[in-house]
Amino acid sequence: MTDNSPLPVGSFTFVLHGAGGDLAKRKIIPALAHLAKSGYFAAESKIIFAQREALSPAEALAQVDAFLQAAGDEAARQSISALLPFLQTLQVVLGTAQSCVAMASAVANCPEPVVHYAALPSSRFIDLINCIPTVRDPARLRLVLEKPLGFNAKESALIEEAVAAKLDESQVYRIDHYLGKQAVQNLLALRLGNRIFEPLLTREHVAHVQITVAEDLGVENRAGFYEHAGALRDMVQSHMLQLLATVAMEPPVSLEANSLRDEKLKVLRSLKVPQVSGIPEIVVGQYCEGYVKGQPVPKYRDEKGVAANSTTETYVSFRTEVQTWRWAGVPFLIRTGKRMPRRFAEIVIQFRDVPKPLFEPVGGQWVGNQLVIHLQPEDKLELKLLAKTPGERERLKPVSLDLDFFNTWRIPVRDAYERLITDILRGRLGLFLRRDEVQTQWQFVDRILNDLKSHGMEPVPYTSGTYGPSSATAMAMRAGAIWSEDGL
Ligand SMILES: NC(=O)C1=CN([C@@H]2O[C@H](COP(=O)(O)OP(=O)(O)OC[C@H]3O[C@@H](n4cnc5c(N)ncnc54)[C@H](OP(=O)(O)O)[C@@H]3O)[C@@H](O)[C@H]2O)C=CC1
Ligand SMILES: O=C1O[C@H](COP(=O)(O)O)[C@@H](O)[C@H](O)[C@H]1O
Repeated sequence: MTDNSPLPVGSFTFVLHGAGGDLAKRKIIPALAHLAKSGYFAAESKIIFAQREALSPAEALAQVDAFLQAAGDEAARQSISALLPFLQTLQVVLGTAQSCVAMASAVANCPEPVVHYAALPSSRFIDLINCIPTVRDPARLRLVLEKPLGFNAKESALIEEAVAAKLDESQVYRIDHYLGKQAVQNLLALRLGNRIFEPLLTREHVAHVQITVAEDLGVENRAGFYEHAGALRDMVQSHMLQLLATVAMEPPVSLEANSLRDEKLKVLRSLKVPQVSGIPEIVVGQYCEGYVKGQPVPKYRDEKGVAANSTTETYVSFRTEVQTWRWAGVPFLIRTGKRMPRRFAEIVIQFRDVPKPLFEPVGGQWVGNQLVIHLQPEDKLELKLLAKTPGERERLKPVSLDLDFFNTWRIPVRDAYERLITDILRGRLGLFLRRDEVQTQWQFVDRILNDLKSHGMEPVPYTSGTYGPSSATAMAMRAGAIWSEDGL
């Protein structure tokens, strides 16, 4: 058993903007509460829930509790009262003149650093930034921005200009919560802490790479956001491209934030935009009625807040390439969608076949080696090898070498938001995105969206509870791949 508890930090002030919103109640407040319960916060630290409704700390926590109860998150409910000793509330309606005055007086004489966490729609980011003083010192002021930053490269650039007018880059924490997942950090350790895998991760040895984030949930109560976003802006622009960059980047010179970001940026800049015309390298889909985990679910267009003729994509898969000497020509297949049969996320690295087969194929078909990085629900690595079956025949069968991180360390995996919050409080930027990464990700997604629009490509319906439109299977096969549906 290894100790996984974070080390305490000095005092701070954490202003949570949008404290009444879905993300705050579901993820950020439970993460803060768990840290508070673990004794991580110095006694004089302050947590300020900023929200439009005027509430006392006890009332605000009662609302969070009701939300968590409805969500069935009993574990989080056990912790939230640990926030009370640190908690203040503040009524803020961003965009009004009084909001800046209220914020300034709420944080006056509070411990520094003051962290402003924007769990807000990105349309409100500039209103918040306008209220922040120009203090170019990360020891005094930090800003956390949730994804997506705007809805395209242009909007994102406007937000970034407002940020840069007030703060230095070292004060800005752009969240991609996938980087807070332990499995992603294990991926870095696998690649950069071991000698054996890195030399094999090249075009000479890898046939293709698949990255899947499948969700069983539908749009839930987020149609207001999702209708404008869709899977490309919601998932690809952030999580999927960051996973791709982490798996494909060159080893950085150090683990310092800018070294990692420099290498990821090179990958992001070298991505091939999937072809929409001719033989398409992209499939977009939208879920219709079906069954997920045995329960009937409605079609996307019947969800609350969704237009009856919505053309928002709830699924996307595409083929891209990392156009570098290491990876040129290797298909990278990216897939994400809602209302899939189950929730799983994984990266599959499929190795090429041996140059000359000497053994009998398994079941008449060759199955090459695979390295599978399971991100969720389990955090584990799996190396699929071929071993000789007992007996006289020279026949091979696939076997798996598993490294299950939970069973190895026997400690619960910390939630991604807990890890990210501790890094923010410590001033560690390595798991957050730099401005140029976000901008490059937007340019890639904008190009795809423009191409889809100019070719009139609309989402293909797929049955809820399946892995998306069948055309995605054909698209993968053209890249020599079969989509993995293991998802353990
Ligand atoms: N929910 C999720 O799963 C995820 C969300 N995100 C990102 O997190 C951010 C928040 O998302 P989410 O919580 O879902 O959104 P919600 O709409 O649930 O919450 C947004 C919050 O912003 C507040 N707000 C809106 N306008 C103002 C204003 N003028 N002044 C002050 N507060 C305002 C709302 O206040 P009020 O309560 O008064 O309406 C609400 O509490 C977004 O950037 C989103 O993209 C990122 C990843 C996942
Ligand atoms: O950022 C987002 O991520 C979630 C999926 O996150 P996970 O940690 O549960 O895999 C997704 O549901 C949401 O639409 C998106 O905004």
